[in-house]
Amino acid sequence: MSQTIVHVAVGVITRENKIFLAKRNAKQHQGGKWEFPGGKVEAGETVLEALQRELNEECGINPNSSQELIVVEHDYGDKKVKLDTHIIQDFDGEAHGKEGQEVAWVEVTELDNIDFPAANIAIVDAVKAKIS
Ligand SMILES: Nc1nc2c([nH]c(=O)n2[C@H]2C[C@H](O)[C@@H](COP(=O)(O)OP(=O)(O)OP(=O)(O)O)O2)c(=O)[nH]1
Ligand SMILES: [Mg+2]
Repeated sequence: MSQTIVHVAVGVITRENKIFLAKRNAKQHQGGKWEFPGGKVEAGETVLEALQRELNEECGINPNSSQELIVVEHDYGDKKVKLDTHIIQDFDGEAHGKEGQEVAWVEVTELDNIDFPAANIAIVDAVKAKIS
């Protein structure tokens, strides 16, 4: 049976060759893995509006600008996602785990050692190519 694709706005928040990561709650889809913060694009919202809203809700930052990085489609079997991924270098606020989630600033060179969902392999490759 065909599944609808869940459209997700994803933010690679970066500062001085480090990337801000958050840990997904154990009860969520792909729970316990690390992620780039973000969430579902809601009806009537643009990707950038969703990105602004999610990064504010989850990490307490407000992006001033962003650059498209990569769009990754992945089928987890139980769920199909389209990760519309943007780099954010210019933002207001101090990124933190606003929803109580574990967070970390990680060097780009360390990203290969992080336990991400499978769809993120392509994102990590794009980040490494862009930032070093
Ligand atoms: N945010 C984010 N989601 C990712 C990444 N990699 C990946 O496969 N996903 C998947 C997991 C989820 O199925 C989906 C994102 O949904 P989400 O659970 O973050 O959505 P949301 O913030 O709107 O959360 P919720 O209120 O529905 O729980 O995309 C990633 O790096 N960041
Ligand atoms: Mg989310």
